Amino acid sequence: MTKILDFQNVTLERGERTILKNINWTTHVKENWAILGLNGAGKTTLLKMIHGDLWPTTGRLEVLGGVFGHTSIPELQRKIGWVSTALQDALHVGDRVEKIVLSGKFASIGVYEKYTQADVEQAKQILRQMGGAELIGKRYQVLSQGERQTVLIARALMARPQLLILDEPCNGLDLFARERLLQRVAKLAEAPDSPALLFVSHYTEELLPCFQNVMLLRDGQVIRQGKRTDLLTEAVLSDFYPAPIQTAALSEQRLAVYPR
Ligand SMILES: Nc1ncnc2c1ncn2[C@@H]1O[C@H](COP(=O)(O)OP(=O)(O)OP(=O)(O)O)[C@@H](O)[C@H]1O
Repeated sequence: MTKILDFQNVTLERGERTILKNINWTTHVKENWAILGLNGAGKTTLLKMIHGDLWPTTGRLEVLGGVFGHTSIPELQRKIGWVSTALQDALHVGDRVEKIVLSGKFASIGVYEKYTQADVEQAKQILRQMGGAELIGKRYQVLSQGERQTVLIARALMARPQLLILDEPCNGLDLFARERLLQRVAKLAEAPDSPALLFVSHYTEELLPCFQNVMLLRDGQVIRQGKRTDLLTEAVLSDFYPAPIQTAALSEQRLAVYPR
């Protein structure tokens, strides 16, 4: 099966600190992964590495068939969609929603390049597919946080990425907005042309069944990786977290974890 990511003994050092330690991790087309980790586990650093913003200090990293050191990073970045709340600060928030989505085609913040009516229609179509039809025509700055996240996912999809990174997309969402967003993600995952999804979170209950594979990251190290059914258990998570926990089974094979 075609590989999406291939980390072989990847380490990242900054000064005296080793931020990521001996990461060995391979993902393939049609696999959706979730990375679970507490604050400071190294999740963002790992994502920045996948996106070519940081390079391994040692080890070999291959992303979408390109080996770091032998591949064009700008070309690689065009194949990766990245949704994070940090991106919101950089957007032209006065733009209408469809223009924000359209900017994803050019991997730019605003739209500076020539676009066609077909591009605009495509942007609207993606918004509709993401359940955001009612957002068309609105200015981004008036949207709620949940609506903004939907727009950012649509924006990332505009470039038809092979890999879509969802970096803590539920941050700042209330209970119901979070469920709406997660259901949109689940629908996206079901689409035959969906990119491989990589979902990063602090919370087990956000890990939908469409994330068949899970990585548990702690202190820059992969503690466990594998099938969600094997890893999202009280026994495994009790070993993973640094303090006692209790779990509660939710619907759709989801699991909530609380400190004991
Ligand atoms: N450039 C850097 N120099 C030194 N330390 C760094 C650097 N970048 C990150 N770190 C440290 O590496 C660790 C991992 O950071 P990272 O932001 O990747 O964690 P995270 O899992 O994304 O955390 P959070 O969930 O809080 O966003 C942290 O302790 C952070 O302080």
